[in-house]
Amino acid sequence: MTTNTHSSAVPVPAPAAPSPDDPNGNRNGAPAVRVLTVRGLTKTYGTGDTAVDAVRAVDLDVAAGEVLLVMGPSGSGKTTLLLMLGALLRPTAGSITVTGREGRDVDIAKAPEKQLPALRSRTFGFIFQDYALLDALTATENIAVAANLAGTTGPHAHQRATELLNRVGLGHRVAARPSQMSGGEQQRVAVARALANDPPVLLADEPTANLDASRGRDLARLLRHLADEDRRSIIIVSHDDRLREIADRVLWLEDGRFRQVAALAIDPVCRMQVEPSGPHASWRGDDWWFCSDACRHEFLTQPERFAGVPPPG
Ligand SMILES: Nc1ncnc2c1ncn2[C@@H]1O[C@H](COP(=O)(O)OP(=O)(O)OP(=O)(O)O)[C@@H](O)[C@H]1O
Repeated sequence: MTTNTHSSAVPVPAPAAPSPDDPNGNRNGAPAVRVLTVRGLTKTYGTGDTAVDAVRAVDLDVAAGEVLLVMGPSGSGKTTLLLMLGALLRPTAGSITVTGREGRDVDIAKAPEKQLPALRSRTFGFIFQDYALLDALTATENIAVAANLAGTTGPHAHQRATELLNRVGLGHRVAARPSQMSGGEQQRVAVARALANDPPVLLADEPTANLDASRGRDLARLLRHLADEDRRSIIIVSHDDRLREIADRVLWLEDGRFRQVAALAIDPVCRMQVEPSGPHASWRGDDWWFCSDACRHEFLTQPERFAGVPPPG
Protein backbone atom coordinates (compact mmCIF):
# COMPACT_ATOMS: atom_id res chain seq x y z
CA MET A 1 0.00 0.00 0.00
CA THR A 2 1.44 3.38 -0.97
CA THR A 3 1.09 6.63 0.86
CA ASN A 4 -1.26 8.80 -1.10
CA THR A 5 0.35 11.36 -3.34
CA HIS A 6 -2.80 12.32 -5.19
CA SER A 7 -3.31 16.05 -5.56
CA SER A 8 -6.17 16.40 -3.08
CA ALA A 9 -4.50 14.41 -0.36
CA VAL A 10 -0.85 15.21 -0.76
CA PRO A 11 0.67 15.02 2.69
CA VAL A 12 1.38 18.59 3.63
CA PRO A 13 5.07 19.30 4.22
CA ALA A 14 5.90 18.99 7.88
CA PRO A 15 5.16 22.17 9.78
CA ALA A 16 8.53 22.88 11.28
CA ALA A 17 8.27 23.18 15.02
CA PRO A 18 11.09 25.01 16.68
CA SER A 19 13.62 22.82 18.38
CA PRO A 20 15.48 23.96 21.48
CA ASP A 21 18.70 24.41 19.47
CA ASP A 22 16.99 26.05 16.53
CA PRO A 23 13.89 27.86 17.70
CA ASN A 24 14.35 30.27 14.81
CA GLY A 25 13.89 27.63 12.14
CA ASN A 26 14.75 29.97 9.28
CA ARG A 27 13.91 28.58 5.88
CA ASN A 28 16.94 29.83 4.04
CA GLY A 29 19.41 30.04 6.89
CA ALA A 30 19.90 33.74 6.21
CA PRO A 31 20.90 35.87 9.17
CA ALA A 32 17.73 37.27 10.63
CA VAL A 33 17.06 40.39 12.64
CA ARG A 34 15.22 39.02 15.61
CA VAL A 35 12.18 40.92 16.80
CA LEU A 36 10.65 38.58 19.36
CA THR A 37 12.38 35.97 21.53
CA VAL A 38 10.09 33.74 23.54
CA ARG A 39 11.40 31.31 26.12
CA GLY A 40 9.54 28.90 28.37
CA LEU A 41 6.25 30.71 27.84
CA THR A 42 3.55 29.16 29.97
CA LYS A 43 -0.04 30.00 30.84
CA THR A 44 -2.11 28.15 33.39
CA TYR A 45 -5.69 29.27 33.86
CA GLY A 46 -7.12 28.67 37.33
CA THR A 47 -5.56 26.67 40.14
CA GLY A 48 -5.77 23.27 41.80
CA ASP A 49 -8.15 20.69 40.35
CA THR A 50 -9.58 23.11 37.81
CA ALA A 51 -6.21 24.36 36.49
CA VAL A 52 -5.84 24.32 32.69
CA ASP A 53 -2.34 24.40 31.18
CA ALA A 54 -3.20 26.31 28.03
CA VAL A 55 0.37 27.02 26.87
CA ARG A 56 3.31 24.97 28.12
CA ALA A 57 6.92 26.13 28.01
CA VAL A 58 6.88 27.39 24.43
CA ASP A 59 10.09 28.66 22.79
CA LEU A 60 9.91 30.78 19.67
CA ASP A 61 11.99 33.29 17.75
CA VAL A 62 10.43 35.66 15.26
CA ALA A 63 12.50 37.52 12.69
CA ALA A 64 11.81 40.86 11.04
CA GLY A 65 9.71 40.45 7.91
CA GLU A 66 8.68 36.92 8.78
CA VAL A 67 5.13 35.63 8.43
CA LEU A 68 4.47 32.95 11.00
CA LEU A 69 1.30 30.89 10.94
CA VAL A 70 0.27 29.07 14.12
CA MET A 71 -2.24 26.32 13.52
CA GLY A 72 -3.67 23.61 15.73
CA PRO A 73 -6.90 22.07 16.96
CA SER A 74 -9.53 24.01 18.85
CA GLY A 75 -8.48 24.58 22.44
CA SER A 76 -4.78 23.95 21.73
CA GLY A 77 -3.76 27.35 23.12
CA LYS A 78 -3.39 29.47 19.97
CA THR A 79 -5.35 32.48 21.16
CA THR A 80 -3.79 32.29 24.61
CA LEU A 81 -0.34 32.34 22.99
CA LEU A 82 -1.23 35.30 20.76
CA LEU A 83 -2.69 37.29 23.67
CA MET A 84 0.48 36.75 25.69
CA LEU A 85 2.72 37.72 22.76
CA GLY A 86 0.76 40.97 22.42
CA ALA A 87 1.02 41.77 26.15
CA LEU A 88 -2.75 41.45 26.50
CA LEU A 89 -2.47 38.51 28.90
CA ARG A 90 0.11 37.92 31.62
CA PRO A 91 2.00 34.64 31.29
CA THR A 92 2.28 32.35 34.29
CA ALA A 93 5.98 31.84 33.50
CA GLY A 94 8.54 32.51 30.80
CA SER A 95 9.82 35.52 28.90
CA ILE A 96 8.81 37.47 25.79
CA THR A 97 11.68 39.68 24.78
CA VAL A 98 10.94 42.39 22.26
CA THR A 99 13.93 43.85 20.47
CA GLY A 100 12.97 47.43 19.67
CA ARG A 101 13.98 49.23 16.48
CA GLU A 102 16.68 50.97 18.46
CA GLY A 103 18.01 47.54 19.47
CA ARG A 104 16.95 47.69 23.13
CA ASP A 105 15.50 44.48 24.63
CA VAL A 106 12.42 44.55 26.86
CA ASP A 107 10.83 41.51 28.49
CA ILE A 108 7.13 42.30 28.23
CA ALA A 109 6.26 39.31 30.41
CA LYS A 110 7.91 41.04 33.34
CA ALA A 111 7.26 44.69 32.51
CA PRO A 112 5.26 46.60 35.11
CA GLU A 113 1.56 46.87 34.30
CA LYS A 114 1.72 50.63 33.82
CA GLN A 115 4.33 50.28 31.04
CA LEU A 116 2.27 47.81 29.03
CA PRO A 117 0.05 50.24 27.07
CA ALA A 118 3.10 52.12 25.77
CA LEU A 119 4.93 48.86 25.01
CA ARG A 120 1.92 47.52 23.13
CA SER A 121 1.51 50.69 21.17
CA ARG A 122 5.21 50.78 20.22
CA THR A 123 5.37 47.16 19.24
CA PHE A 124 2.10 45.61 18.11
CA GLY A 125 -0.82 46.04 15.75
CA PHE A 126 -3.81 43.76 16.29
CA ILE A 127 -6.15 42.26 13.70
CA PHE A 128 -9.21 40.35 14.88
CA GLN A 129 -11.57 37.90 13.25
CA ASP A 130 -14.59 40.20 13.68
CA TYR A 131 -12.68 43.35 12.57
CA ALA A 132 -13.66 45.19 15.80
CA LEU A 133 -14.34 48.50 14.02
CA LEU A 134 -16.50 51.24 15.52
CA ASP A 135 -19.62 51.52 13.39
CA ALA A 136 -20.38 55.10 14.41
CA LEU A 137 -17.12 56.17 12.74
CA THR A 138 -16.02 56.25 9.11
CA ALA A 139 -13.13 54.15 7.88
CA THR A 140 -10.85 57.18 8.15
CA GLU A 141 -12.03 57.99 11.67
CA ASN A 142 -11.54 54.40 12.84
CA ILE A 143 -7.89 54.62 11.82
CA ALA A 144 -7.44 58.20 13.03
CA VAL A 145 -8.54 57.14 16.52
CA ALA A 146 -5.78 54.51 16.54
CA ALA A 147 -3.31 57.11 15.26
CA ASN A 148 -4.42 59.44 18.10
CA LEU A 149 -3.72 56.72 20.66
CA ALA A 150 -0.26 56.31 19.15
CA GLY A 151 0.39 60.04 19.55
CA THR A 152 -0.47 61.41 16.10
CA THR A 153 -3.24 64.00 16.42
CA GLY A 154 -5.35 66.50 14.47
CA PRO A 155 -4.94 66.74 10.69
CA HIS A 156 -1.85 64.52 10.83
CA ALA A 157 -3.96 61.63 12.14
CA HIS A 158 -6.45 62.05 9.29
CA GLN A 159 -3.64 62.29 6.77
CA ARG A 160 -2.09 59.11 8.13
CA ALA A 161 -5.46 57.37 8.01
CA THR A 162 -5.97 58.38 4.39
CA GLU A 163 -2.49 57.19 3.43
CA LEU A 164 -3.09 53.84 5.10
CA LEU A 165 -6.47 53.39 3.45
CA ASN A 166 -4.80 54.03 0.10
CA ARG A 167 -2.16 51.50 0.99
CA VAL A 168 -4.71 48.76 1.61
CA GLY A 169 -6.58 49.61 -1.60
CA LEU A 170 -9.45 51.51 0.00
CA GLY A 171 -8.68 55.07 -1.06
CA HIS A 172 -12.21 55.26 -2.50
CA ARG A 173 -13.90 54.23 0.77
CA VAL A 174 -12.51 56.82 3.17
CA ALA A 175 -15.96 58.13 4.18
CA ALA A 176 -17.73 54.77 4.37
CA ARG A 177 -18.89 53.35 7.68
CA PRO A 178 -18.19 49.70 8.48
CA SER A 179 -21.85 48.75 7.97
CA GLN A 180 -21.61 50.06 4.40
CA MET A 181 -18.59 47.91 3.60
CA SER A 182 -18.09 44.26 2.68
CA GLY A 183 -16.34 41.93 5.13
CA GLY A 184 -13.19 42.07 3.01
CA GLU A 185 -13.21 45.87 3.04
CA GLN A 186 -13.81 45.98 6.78
CA GLN A 187 -10.88 43.66 7.39
CA ARG A 188 -8.68 45.89 5.21
CA VAL A 189 -9.71 48.87 7.32
CA ALA A 190 -8.78 46.81 10.38
CA VAL A 191 -5.37 46.08 8.82
CA ALA A 192 -4.89 49.80 8.10
CA ARG A 193 -5.85 50.56 11.70
CA ALA A 194 -3.32 48.00 12.94
CA LEU A 195 -0.65 49.91 10.99
CA ALA A 196 -1.57 53.29 12.49
CA ASN A 197 1.22 53.10 15.07
CA ASP A 198 3.70 51.67 12.53
CA PRO A 199 4.33 48.57 14.66
CA PRO A 200 7.16 46.13 13.91
CA VAL A 201 4.84 43.20 14.70
CA LEU A 202 1.28 42.48 13.55
CA LEU A 203 -0.72 39.89 15.49
CA ALA A 204 -3.75 38.44 13.73
CA ASP A 205 -6.34 36.13 15.27
CA GLU A 206 -8.27 34.22 12.56
CA PRO A 207 -8.11 37.21 10.18
CA THR A 208 -9.79 35.40 7.29
CA ALA A 209 -12.39 33.41 9.21
CA ASN A 210 -15.31 35.59 8.08
CA LEU A 211 -14.15 36.08 4.50
CA ASP A 212 -15.06 34.09 1.41
CA ALA A 213 -12.37 32.29 -0.58
CA SER A 214 -11.36 35.13 -2.83
CA ARG A 215 -11.46 37.86 -0.18
CA GLY A 216 -9.56 35.61 2.23
CA ARG A 217 -6.86 35.12 -0.37
CA ASP A 218 -6.67 38.87 -1.08
CA LEU A 219 -6.27 39.58 2.60
CA ALA A 220 -3.56 36.93 2.87
CA ARG A 221 -1.67 38.54 -0.03
CA LEU A 222 -1.99 41.95 1.59
CA LEU A 223 -0.43 40.63 4.80
CA ARG A 224 2.44 39.04 2.86
CA HIS A 225 3.00 42.31 1.05
CA LEU A 226 3.18 44.25 4.32
CA ALA A 227 5.73 41.81 5.67
CA ASP A 228 7.89 42.01 2.55
CA GLU A 229 7.67 45.73 1.94
CA ASP A 230 8.00 46.99 5.52
CA ARG A 231 9.99 44.09 7.05
CA ARG A 232 7.13 43.78 9.50
CA SER A 233 6.73 40.48 11.33
CA ILE A 234 3.27 38.97 11.19
CA ILE A 235 2.07 36.24 13.53
CA ILE A 236 -1.22 34.70 12.49
CA VAL A 237 -3.30 32.24 14.47
CA SER A 238 -5.71 30.43 12.20
CA HIS A 239 -7.38 27.26 11.04
CA ASP A 240 -7.35 28.59 7.48
CA ASP A 241 -5.21 26.53 5.13
CA ARG A 242 -5.14 29.34 2.55
CA LEU A 243 -2.75 31.22 4.82
CA ARG A 244 -0.10 28.53 4.36
CA GLU A 245 0.61 30.04 0.95
CA ILE A 246 1.93 33.24 2.45
CA ALA A 247 3.63 31.86 5.57
CA ASP A 248 7.38 31.51 5.95
CA ARG A 249 6.79 29.03 8.75
CA VAL A 250 3.83 27.02 9.94
CA LEU A 251 3.89 25.90 13.56
CA TRP A 252 1.53 23.29 14.88
CA LEU A 253 0.32 23.85 18.45
CA GLU A 254 -1.24 20.97 20.29
CA ASP A 255 -2.03 20.80 24.01
CA GLY A 256 -0.16 24.05 24.48
CA ARG A 257 3.09 22.80 22.89
CA PHE A 258 4.62 23.12 19.47
CA ARG A 259 4.62 19.72 18.00
CA GLN A 260 6.96 18.21 15.49
CA VAL A 261 4.67 16.58 12.99
CA ALA A 262 6.15 14.21 10.45
CA ALA A 263 3.57 15.02 7.82
CA LEU A 264 -0.04 16.04 7.68
CA ALA A 265 -2.60 14.98 5.13
CA ILE A 266 -5.70 16.75 3.89
CA ASP A 267 -9.02 15.09 4.55
CA PRO A 268 -10.37 14.95 0.96
CA VAL A 269 -13.96 15.48 2.16
CA CYS A 270 -13.84 18.41 4.57
CA ARG A 271 -10.32 19.60 3.55
CA MET A 272 -9.10 19.83 7.14
CA GLN A 273 -5.51 19.01 7.95
CA VAL A 274 -5.30 15.67 9.67
CA GLU A 275 -2.60 13.48 11.07
CA PRO A 276 -2.08 10.25 9.17
CA SER A 277 -3.06 8.19 12.19
CA GLY A 278 -6.85 8.53 12.49
CA PRO A 279 -9.70 7.16 10.33
CA HIS A 280 -8.22 5.80 7.15
CA ALA A 281 -9.22 4.22 3.84
CA SER A 282 -7.35 2.69 0.94
CA TRP A 283 -8.58 3.31 -2.55
CA ARG A 284 -6.87 2.33 -5.80
CA GLY A 285 -3.64 1.65 -3.93
CA ASP A 286 -3.53 5.03 -2.18
CA ASP A 287 -3.98 5.85 1.50
CA TRP A 288 -6.49 8.50 2.55
CA TRP A 289 -6.86 10.01 6.02
CA PHE A 290 -9.93 11.61 7.57
CA CYS A 291 -10.87 13.83 10.49
CA SER A 292 -13.77 11.54 11.43
CA ASP A 293 -15.56 8.32 10.56
CA ALA A 294 -18.31 10.45 9.01
CA CYS A 295 -15.89 11.92 6.45
CA ARG A 296 -14.43 8.48 5.79
CA HIS A 297 -17.91 7.11 5.19
CA GLU A 298 -18.78 9.96 2.84
CA PHE A 299 -15.56 9.40 0.92
CA LEU A 300 -16.23 5.69 0.51
CA THR A 301 -19.71 6.32 -0.92
CA GLN A 302 -18.20 8.33 -3.81
CA PRO A 303 -14.41 8.10 -3.81
CA GLU A 304 -14.05 9.30 -7.42
CA ARG A 305 -15.71 12.57 -6.51
CA PHE A 306 -13.41 13.39 -3.59
CA ALA A 307 -10.22 11.92 -4.99
CA GLY A 308 -10.61 14.22 -7.98
CA VAL A 309 -11.03 17.45 -6.03
CA PRO A 310 -8.18 19.79 -6.83
CA PRO A 311 -6.28 21.19 -3.86
CA PRO A 312 -7.32 24.63 -2.62
CA GLY A 313 -5.67 27.46 -4.52
N1 LIG B 1 -10.09 32.63 30.44
C1 LIG B 1 -9.96 31.31 30.50
N2 LIG B 1 -10.16 30.64 31.66
C2 LIG B 1 -10.00 29.31 31.75
N3 LIG B 1 -9.61 28.53 30.72
C3 LIG B 1 -9.40 29.13 29.53
C4 LIG B 1 -9.56 30.54 29.37
N4 LIG B 1 -9.27 30.85 28.07
C5 LIG B 1 -8.95 29.70 27.48
N5 LIG B 1 -9.03 28.66 28.35
C6 LIG B 1 -8.70 27.25 28.06
O1 LIG B 1 -7.35 27.21 27.62
C7 LIG B 1 -7.20 26.27 26.54
C8 LIG B 1 -6.67 26.98 25.34
O2 LIG B 1 -7.65 27.90 24.88
P1 LIG B 1 -7.39 28.85 23.61
O3 LIG B 1 -8.61 29.70 23.45
O4 LIG B 1 -6.10 29.54 23.77
O5 LIG B 1 -7.30 27.78 22.43
P2 LIG B 1 -7.39 27.99 20.86
O6 LIG B 1 -6.39 27.07 20.25
O7 LIG B 1 -7.25 29.44 20.53
O8 LIG B 1 -8.86 27.49 20.54
P3 LIG B 1 -9.80 27.88 19.28
O9 LIG B 1 -9.10 27.43 18.04
O10 LIG B 1 -11.06 27.10 19.57
O11 LIG B 1 -10.01 29.37 19.34
C9 LIG B 1 -8.59 25.65 26.35
O12 LIG B 1 -8.64 24.46 27.09
C10 LIG B 1 -9.53 26.68 26.93
O13 LIG B 1 -10.70 26.09 27.41
